[in-house]
Amino acid sequence: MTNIDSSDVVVVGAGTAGSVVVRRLIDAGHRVTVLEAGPTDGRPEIGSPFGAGALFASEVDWKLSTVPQAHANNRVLYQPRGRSLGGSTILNGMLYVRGARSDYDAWAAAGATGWSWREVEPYFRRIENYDGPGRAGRGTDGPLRVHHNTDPDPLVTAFVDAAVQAGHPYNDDYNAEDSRGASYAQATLHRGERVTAWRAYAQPVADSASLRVITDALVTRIVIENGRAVGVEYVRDGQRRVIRAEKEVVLSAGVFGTPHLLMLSGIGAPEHLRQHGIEVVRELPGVGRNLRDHVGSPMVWESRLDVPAPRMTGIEAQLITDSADTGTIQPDRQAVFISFVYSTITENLPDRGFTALALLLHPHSQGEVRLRSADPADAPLIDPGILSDRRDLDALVDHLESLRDVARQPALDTWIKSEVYPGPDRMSRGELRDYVRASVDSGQHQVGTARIGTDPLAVVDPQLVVHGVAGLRIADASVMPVTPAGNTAAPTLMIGERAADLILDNR
Ligand SMILES: Cc1cc2nc3c(=O)[nH]c(=O)nc-3n(C[C@H](O)[C@H](O)[C@H](O)COP(=O)(O)OP(=O)(O)OC[C@H]3O[C@@H](n4cnc5c(N)ncnc54)[C@H](O)[C@@H]3O)c2cc1C
Repeated sequence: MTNIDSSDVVVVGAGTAGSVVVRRLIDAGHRVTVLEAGPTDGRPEIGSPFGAGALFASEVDWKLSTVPQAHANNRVLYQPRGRSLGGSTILNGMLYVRGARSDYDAWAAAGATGWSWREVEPYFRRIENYDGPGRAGRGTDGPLRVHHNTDPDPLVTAFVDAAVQAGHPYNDDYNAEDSRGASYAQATLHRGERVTAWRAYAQPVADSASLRVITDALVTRIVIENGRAVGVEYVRDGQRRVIRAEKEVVLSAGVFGTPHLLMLSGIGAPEHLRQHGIEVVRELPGVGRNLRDHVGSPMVWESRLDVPAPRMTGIEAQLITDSADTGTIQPDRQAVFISFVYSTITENLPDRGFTALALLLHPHSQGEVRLRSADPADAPLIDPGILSDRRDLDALVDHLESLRDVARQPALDTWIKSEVYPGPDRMSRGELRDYVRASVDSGQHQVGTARIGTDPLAVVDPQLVVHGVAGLRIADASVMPVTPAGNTAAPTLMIGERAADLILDNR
């Protein structure tokens, strides 16, 4: 082992939350080292809102997949994850959604003290540099550009109008008071360019003498001495090295990377660790469990008219609604309007078409992340247990039926030539269930594998410190107790902001 050196704080992962932590700690005068497994963010596609497709399965994607999903026709689902400066914000859909206040109040009620809406809302404002209407309560001078679709094209307008004709309210700012209703999109987009977390937060301080950025560095283990995290071990250029953290280690390796590293470091369910010959350092049976995600199936229509070129990212509008399920936090449905054809089933797709992706925001199903082996280079096993709770199958069918109702409205008459998926031969609930099993996919909003709480299955306490391991904090999507009612980048950035405050003892 070579090159033992040190920093005040070592951050593992230069992704969404990691970028925020880096920036705030540098601003506060700390010496920070950030270790990123992937390369620098030089690929030109990263700057383009339409570049994600070219990045999937490339060297800046972790190229992960689930195990076969028994309730989705045994399909293996692809799980792209960013592997470069910016993490998953280099290839995500860029839709900016804070989530509903009811989500955070439920987190707090379940043991995440300090994470109620009233307490997290100021952090969302701190993130934002928002340019749209409805500015009350919105941040306008934060590091992250958030662009509102103020110039929607006629097709997108028709979708929003049809939703209103179907009885849903129009909402000019779903990130203000209440997220429900039909709205034009808000995206992390500035002058037509993708805004990544790294570029918004860390890039402006990249030249600071206090910051060391080490790319192409795969962290393999957290070094723990006498119950305290004192550094991390990583591999770079084939060499194993150690860096020490004088103050603390912050894990921001994401919903798969973080539980993977905890387990490789001997933190997890003892039986599972022993199976792989890993010495138990701290028994925490919740590590890797509680994997939650949004799940969705697309509605695809053939268009009568040419579809206008996207003015945002292709995701141009959304509809957030309540379902009749009394067992979930409301709102619990999102329909994302995409102005091109986006479908998991790829046969018979129209040349001209558009999509509404029906997503469940609080599915009942949950899964887990486990070790495949004790080799850090081996990807973990990912089993989201998609549709394993039958209520989710029925909820997606209900959701598709409600979108059919939107599609029947006069505002979309001039646009819809035919429904391609689920399609006219799938009208009964049984046929729609079959369609959901064949088409359902991850919403790519995985959370929860190192969740906040004080119960025996919680992994971090409300200050984000790993239970029983001093000096080790987690800041990324894995700490969310359950999925929020919206896409997960904004809540993850909020976690990064709050984590930095906790480290700096500002709270
Ligand atoms: C295809 C896709 C589309 C999405 N669309 C949207 C959307 O439209 N809107 C939205 O809000 N959210 C969206 N999301 C979700 C959102 O982007 C993520 O929830 C969020 O970015 C997760 O942030 P994170 O900090 O937890 O992890 P990440 O941003 O993934 O960061 C983790 C970082 O850690 C690094 N890392 C991991 N393991 C190691 C290791 N062992 N050593 C060193 N480094 C390591 C990774 O390379 C990565 O840089 C999407 C996600 C995907 C994948």
